[in-house]
Amino acid sequence: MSVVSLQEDISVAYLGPAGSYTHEAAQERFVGNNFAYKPYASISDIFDAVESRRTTCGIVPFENSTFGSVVTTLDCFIGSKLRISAEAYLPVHHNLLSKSKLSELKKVYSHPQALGQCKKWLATHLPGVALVEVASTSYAAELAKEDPEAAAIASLMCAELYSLNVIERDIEDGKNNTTRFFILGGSTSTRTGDDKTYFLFTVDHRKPGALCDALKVFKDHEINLTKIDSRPSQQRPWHYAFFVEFQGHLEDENVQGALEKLKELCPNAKELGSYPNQRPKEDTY
Ligand SMILES: O=C(O)C(=O)C[C@]1(C(=O)O)C=C[C@@H](O)C=C1
Repeated sequence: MSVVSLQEDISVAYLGPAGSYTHEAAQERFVGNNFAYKPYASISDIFDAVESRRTTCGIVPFENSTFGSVVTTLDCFIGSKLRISAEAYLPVHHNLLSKSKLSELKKVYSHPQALGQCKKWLATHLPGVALVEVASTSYAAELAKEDPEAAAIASLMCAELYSLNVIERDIEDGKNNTTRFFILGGSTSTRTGDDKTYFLFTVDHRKPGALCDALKVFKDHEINLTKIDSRPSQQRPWHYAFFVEFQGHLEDENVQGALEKLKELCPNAKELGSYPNQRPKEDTY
């Protein structure tokens, strides 16, 4: 199902350069000749490009089944007006790519999420080798191409694009390692009956039970939460923004009732969008 399939010449911003998992997720999600994939150097550049309408929509990583939330994406939502129109899941198999042999390596480049998802493998097979965090797995591959003492953790697509050898396949620690992405912009999703909604609010931490009161609103309206995160509010030190995902759509009556009540308790609360549930069926909530 395509979010914006009725339009032509749709541009999709992704985390570049070519060959990143975000690129792969964009190609799976937006199939056809009328989509142009546009690489951006960072997640915040993707938010900016969609917000300033330089692209129709963007795709950003949200969470990984092994290593957890992509905090850069959460932080970008705090100051943004963008809405989520869809989610997408991509099974992620990491590979060690290099021009050299395993025994010759002095450093491994990758995105912090990919390094985190391969932590045990790296500790077992490359102890003492420097782990260098860079902006994306595909940028890591670009660097490894130029550096004979280095490897990258990246996709098989990167091995081809950057002429690197596959030293070891499937080095991720978690079984069924999967990353979830959000599609930003494009048309908002209509209610399907199996939807999720993402929401952001802050509470006054000086009031005992403020978070508990906010969360009780969901219980009172029989709304099931599926994820909760907190991040520094970016407004005052030691104040936090809470991100809550729950089952239901912004058009549902109980969701509207709950959010009305929540906005009374937390005046700066905001909706980040509703989208059809795409979680693979074999997983349960
Ligand atoms: O660096 C990439 O290839 C990305 O698309 C980013 C990203 C992430 O931020 O989680 C996407 C999927 C994988 O979990 C590892 C890295």
